[in-house]
Amino acid sequence: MAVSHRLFRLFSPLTAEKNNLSSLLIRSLSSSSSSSSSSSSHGPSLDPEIDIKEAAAELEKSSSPSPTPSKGRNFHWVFLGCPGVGKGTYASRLSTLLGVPHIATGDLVREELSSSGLLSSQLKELVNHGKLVPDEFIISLLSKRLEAGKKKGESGYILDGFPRTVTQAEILEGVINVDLVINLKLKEEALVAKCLGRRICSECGANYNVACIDIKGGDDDSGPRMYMPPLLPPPNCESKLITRADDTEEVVKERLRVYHKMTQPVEEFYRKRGKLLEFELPGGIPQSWPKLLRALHLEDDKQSAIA
Ligand SMILES: Nc1ncnc2c1ncn2[C@@H]1O[C@H](COP(=O)(O)OP(=O)(O)O)[C@@H](O)[C@H]1O
Repeated sequence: MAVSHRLFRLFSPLTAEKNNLSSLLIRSLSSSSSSSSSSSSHGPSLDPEIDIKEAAAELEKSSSPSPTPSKGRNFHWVFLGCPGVGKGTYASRLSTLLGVPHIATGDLVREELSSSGLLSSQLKELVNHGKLVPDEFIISLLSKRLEAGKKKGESGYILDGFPRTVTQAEILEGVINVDLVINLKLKEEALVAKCLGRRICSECGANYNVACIDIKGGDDDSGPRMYMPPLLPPPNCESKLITRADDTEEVVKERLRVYHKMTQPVEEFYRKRGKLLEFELPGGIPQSWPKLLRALHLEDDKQSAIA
């Protein structure tokens, strides 16, 4: 079956009921701790009618080499890290630097949510409560994005927000050789403040942060201070700022809890395979970016291109 047809079958609100996807989503949402309460390693509950093998086969197909020449180098990098750590910021900078696309599954989910229909309203419930969406769903969304990129000649990519469960990591490992996994780390109090301070321009989509983070080093103040100044919008974006519906304190705390339960094991998955690069962010972009480039052995001259 053509990928587009298969995706239509998976996503169309009209067929959602037939596929029992609605009940799958409702089950995931209504279980008290959603995905994190699952005793299975498969993340959010699985529906027998939406075969994860089918989603994995789709991912494999979309990960095969592009028929048109690659525009960038063939990097297959992954960014891991808690909500608010800055995966999007650094993945996007590296994407510009290396000439490979930055693919953020959170953005793919939000695009899907912006469409109307039963399925999107049920997905919205999951996302707005800080839960993960089902593995099959996210894999199919990613396949669709990779397939579109393949047609444009993309080959490598920097993934941000995927994989988020061990099942997703296993499936990805089965179809592509991930070269490097960058695990970004930041103190938990900074993570919550950064999520709450996040603002997006509803017109141009640029990301800003109004939080000013200043954390003293330890109880006796002897450790290194962590200072992250706000990233304020220019005057033309100021009146158009919006906040993500899942960036409330309650939901951010739930997202952190889900991260520790479901995504932290993914760190171990890659650590065991020798692919994990741990990177503790020392502060804001001016301090962290050059350090990250050094950790990645990327030349200094490239840094000036987007400093
Ligand atoms: N790989 C994934 N698996 C399951 N759900 C995902 C995945 N990626 C994104 N999502 C959904 O989209 C939401 C937003 O993702 P993202 O923008 O990456 O948020 P965060 O700031 O928490 O890292 C997640 O809370 C989750 O509901």
